[in-house]
Amino acid sequence: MEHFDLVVIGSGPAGRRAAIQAAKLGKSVMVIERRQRVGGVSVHTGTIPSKTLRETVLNLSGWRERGFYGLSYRVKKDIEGKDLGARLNKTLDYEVEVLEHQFARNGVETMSGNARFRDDHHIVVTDLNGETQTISFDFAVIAVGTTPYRPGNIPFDDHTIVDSDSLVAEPRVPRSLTVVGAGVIGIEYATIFSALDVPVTLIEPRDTYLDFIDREIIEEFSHDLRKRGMTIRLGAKVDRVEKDAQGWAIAILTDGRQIRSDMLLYAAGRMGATMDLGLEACGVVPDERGRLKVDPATFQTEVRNIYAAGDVIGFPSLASTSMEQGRIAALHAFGASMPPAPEFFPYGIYAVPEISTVGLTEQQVRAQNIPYECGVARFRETSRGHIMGLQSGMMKMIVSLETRKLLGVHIVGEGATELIHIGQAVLNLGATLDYFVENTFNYPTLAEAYKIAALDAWNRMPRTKPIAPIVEEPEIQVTRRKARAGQAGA
Ligand SMILES: Cc1cc2nc3c(=O)[nH]c(=O)nc-3n(C[C@H](O)[C@H](O)[C@H](O)COP(=O)(O)OP(=O)(O)OC[C@H]3O[C@@H](n4cnc5c(N)ncnc54)[C@H](O)[C@@H]3O)c2cc1C
Ligand SMILES: NC(=O)c1ccc[n+]([C@@H]2O[C@H](COP(=O)([O-])OP(=O)(O)OC[C@H]3O[C@@H](n4cnc5c(N)ncnc54)[C@H](O)[C@@H]3O)[C@@H](O)[C@H]2O)c1
Repeated sequence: MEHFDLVVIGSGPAGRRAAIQAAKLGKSVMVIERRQRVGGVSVHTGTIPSKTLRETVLNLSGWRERGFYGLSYRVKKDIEGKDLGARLNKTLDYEVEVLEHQFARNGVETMSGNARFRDDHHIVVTDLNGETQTISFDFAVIAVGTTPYRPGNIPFDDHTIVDSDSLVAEPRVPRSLTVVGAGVIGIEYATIFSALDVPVTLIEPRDTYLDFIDREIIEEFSHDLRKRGMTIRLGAKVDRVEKDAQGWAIAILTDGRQIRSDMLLYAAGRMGATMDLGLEACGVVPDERGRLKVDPATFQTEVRNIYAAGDVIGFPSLASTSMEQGRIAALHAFGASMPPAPEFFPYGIYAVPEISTVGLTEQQVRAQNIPYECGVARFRETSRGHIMGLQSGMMKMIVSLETRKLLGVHIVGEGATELIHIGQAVLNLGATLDYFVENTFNYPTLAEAYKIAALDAWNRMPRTKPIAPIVEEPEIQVTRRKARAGQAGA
């Protein structure tokens, strides 16, 4: 029987980082993955496919150029499923190749098959042919992720009635689309297909959606979606879904209304993929949604040599945070020092338009009774925005009135998921709004929105910090400065 210092179940972001971190510490590592290829949900059905589809749609539809050339502008006239699929396959192949190479050069071994615990130090792996092999371990990281929630009253056929896995398995461009569930997945796909001019109806049982995002940003976002013809039905519950004689999907709401479409995407949450793990044999107990409880500092489960990381432990369920969790789990298992977790992490929603956020929302700041001021910048106020033909997009900055420290940054619009990292750095370094006011930004850039938003807040804030006094410069300094400007050719 083969023995490993660490066995990792699942090769998604959490498993991959746990494995490579342990290998860097000189440990023997085995990664077990039940899919044919490594990469996890992130590479095969989740993050990378959805972001690749988005990029393909924006490129082929000419979306980013429509501000200049009009709504009817297209780069490719008839966009079909095969156009979406071609780029998807290339990107995924490349991702897998890079990951396999990373494992190989770090000496991480991989095994294809379904992992099941025999006890808290042994795992049985069953491959596609049904053959089994038992391996033993000192430590294990459960990084099995999640699978889409598929309730019995939804007749999935993976062509007309799909979940987020089957949507990307064989992508097609439907004539119309109903999306059930306005979570991150539902919102991303609804807006991606809407950018292709597919009529989209979004159904959400609650009266609000994406509640963790600042409400002003959601108002701006919803306005954008409605303006381009998307139907958003909040407070609408789906009773059941059927297919009619012509093969259309019919969503029947509890109030009797019916919505007919060429495709229905059911995106009402996900379940921890722990069902086949044989957890009862090792003493780890999942909750009713298949998720595991861990110590948030170490990622240990109640069985101390077994860790869990990634989506299987629940919120925030991001590839970005999963990677860090996996790495911290491996560091802790082998007694290596762990970095303290930064206070704030960014959230990026790759809808069309993008939303990204870091820190506190205005609603959270109010709930905590923190005196605050907001600053807002509209992308159309920036020269870069004019050059790009942007007609929407905004940044909202929240600042403490007492300390002048940045409390949160919220962005909707082009480039939001990249821009947010400037705010993240300032926030996690505990800096104040003065950073944006006093520093020079490249021009023309969208990042200039930070300066505009900061000045907007600054103009309305009490002047606790004196404006730098104007000092008469001695003659010699002026001369030296002029000389330098001359050398630079100014
Ligand atoms: C449509 C969609 C879009 C997303 N977009 C983003 C995004 O833009 N940004 C972002 O940060 N996050 C995004 N996410 C979330 C992101 O994909 C997840 O947070 C991330 O994949 C979680 O990683 P993980 O390591 O927990 O495992 P996963 O990536 O879920 O992988 C787990 C792996 O474990 C394997 N496995 C399960 N059970 C067993 C077993 N018994 N034996 C062996 N192997 C097993 C599975 O086959 C799978 O390959 C998205 C998710 C979805 C579904
Ligand atoms: N850009 C990103 O970072 C990104 C993108 C996609 C997914 N993800 C991650 O994947 C996870 C799963 O996303 P998700 O959107 O599937 O789940 P979710 O739990 O975030 O959202 C599900 C939505 O469906 C609604 N819903 C619940 N039950 C319903 C029902 N019976 N009928 C209709 N609607 C119902 C919920 O109210 C909610 O709005 C998220 O936690 C997210 O972190 C991240």
